[in-house]
Amino acid sequence: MAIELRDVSWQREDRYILRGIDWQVKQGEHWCLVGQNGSGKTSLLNIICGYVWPTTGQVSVMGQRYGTVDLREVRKSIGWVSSALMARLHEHETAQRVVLSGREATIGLYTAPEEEDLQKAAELLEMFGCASLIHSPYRTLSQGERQKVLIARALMASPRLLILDEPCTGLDLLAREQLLEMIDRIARQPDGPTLLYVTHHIEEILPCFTHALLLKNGEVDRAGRTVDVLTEAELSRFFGVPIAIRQVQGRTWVSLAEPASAR
Ligand SMILES: Nc1ncnc2c1ncn2[C@@H]1O[C@H](COP(=O)(O)OP(=O)(O)OP(=O)(O)O)[C@@H](O)[C@H]1O
Repeated sequence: MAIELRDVSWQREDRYILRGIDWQVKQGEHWCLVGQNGSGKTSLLNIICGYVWPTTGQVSVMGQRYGTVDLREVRKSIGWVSSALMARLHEHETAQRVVLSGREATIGLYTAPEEEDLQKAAELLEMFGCASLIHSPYRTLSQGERQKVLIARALMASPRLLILDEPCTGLDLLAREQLLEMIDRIARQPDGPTLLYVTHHIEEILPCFTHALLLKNGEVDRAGRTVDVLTEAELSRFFGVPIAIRQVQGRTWVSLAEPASAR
């Protein structure tokens, strides 16, 4: 099992930020996590990565039960790409050094890279179509290029679980579609990581995402196979407005079934 949460709750003062979360992600599945602002997605990711300890419940990642294992070791098997990470990186570092720093998941590079690391970093940048940027300072990269470099950085450590937290934020249409193509390639690698894709935008959910979890007010609203979850009935119930969907190339495009002003 890649992720196993049993009755996980997280309480701050009088308020439950997360409540009664039961969730199992099997190896070979790829999940998307959808929830509105403040629904608890980041809190859930913090619990999965062991940065926040739940008030109640059990957490296991890659079969390792939290509380019985060294979290630093478990975290080596998890890659987490987020805007918070992007903000922490040293902007003067080159794309190559940012990717290389993923091996030890450090901010900055503190040991001389081995030849095989240099080769792997070059291969990853090549895979993401960023080979020509290898010596470019991170600060000069476009938002789309930065996201690709960050995903390459996460892959440097060969994670078993890769969390992509709203990776398409700030990307134009073409840059978004290019990034999604890359994510699709990662998902299709036979020995690649289990993916957990967090988004507000249903149309970003690629056919490779086999399962979906809808999070609402800190609780699992619905979790299951993507085809069963991303339906008009489920999404209308989830968003609390009538939703119309359209399937294009295996992706679900969502719009309001009636104008917002009509409500
Ligand atoms: N350390 C904390 N102490 C108290 N409340 C918190 C803490 N962290 C998060 N919250 C609250 O928990 C709720 C869920 O926050 P969280 O960041 O997990 O939501 P989210 O789904 O990731 O939102 P967004 O999509 O806007 O990033 C919010 O109301 C937030 O204010």
